[in-house]
Amino acid sequence: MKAAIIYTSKTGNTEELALELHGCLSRHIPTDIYTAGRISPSQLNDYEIIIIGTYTWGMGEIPLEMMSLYEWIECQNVNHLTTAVFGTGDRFYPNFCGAVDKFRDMLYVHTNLAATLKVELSPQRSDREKCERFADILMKRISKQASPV
Ligand SMILES: Cc1cc2nc3c(=O)[nH]c(=O)nc-3n(C[C@H](O)[C@H](O)[C@H](O)COP(=O)(O)O)c2cc1C
Repeated sequence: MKAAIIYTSKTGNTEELALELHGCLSRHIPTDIYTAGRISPSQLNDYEIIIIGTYTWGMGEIPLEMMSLYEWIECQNVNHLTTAVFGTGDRFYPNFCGAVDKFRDMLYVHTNLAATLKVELSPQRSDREKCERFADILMKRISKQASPV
């Protein structure tokens, strides 16, 4: 079983978070990491777990470079995929991490959504624990699927 993190970042905050999560997840499961556009949606078929990372743009919008991934997942029959979504945003804006919310709602409908994580701007030391928890929740979901009771 393999996981892929696909993220986008303009000023580095979401990238920092993606790298932190990559470190946490790699301790549990082989995890590849890509920036948006470096993996074609069809290559996602190689993975059982997809983790999406995004900042928020406009007024609570998903960045343009993440839209093809969003639309691909929305149109495929991928309810076997386990997914998670994380992102950074700024509470100054009315829709804090609105792009994470939009992905979350779509992934909840179309996939086996396991976890979400929102961080304000650049991840702090205190966010490390949240990253560990995010990875643990994801792993628990996988093990539940592997051995249903
Ligand atoms: C034009 C603009 C619009 C933004 N809109 C939002 C928003 O609606 N909600 C939010 O939470 N953050 C918003 N942000 C803040 C960014 O999402 C935040 O700075 C984020 O950490 C950037 O991530 P990055 O460093 O990975 O690019 C906006 C930032 C800019 C410059």
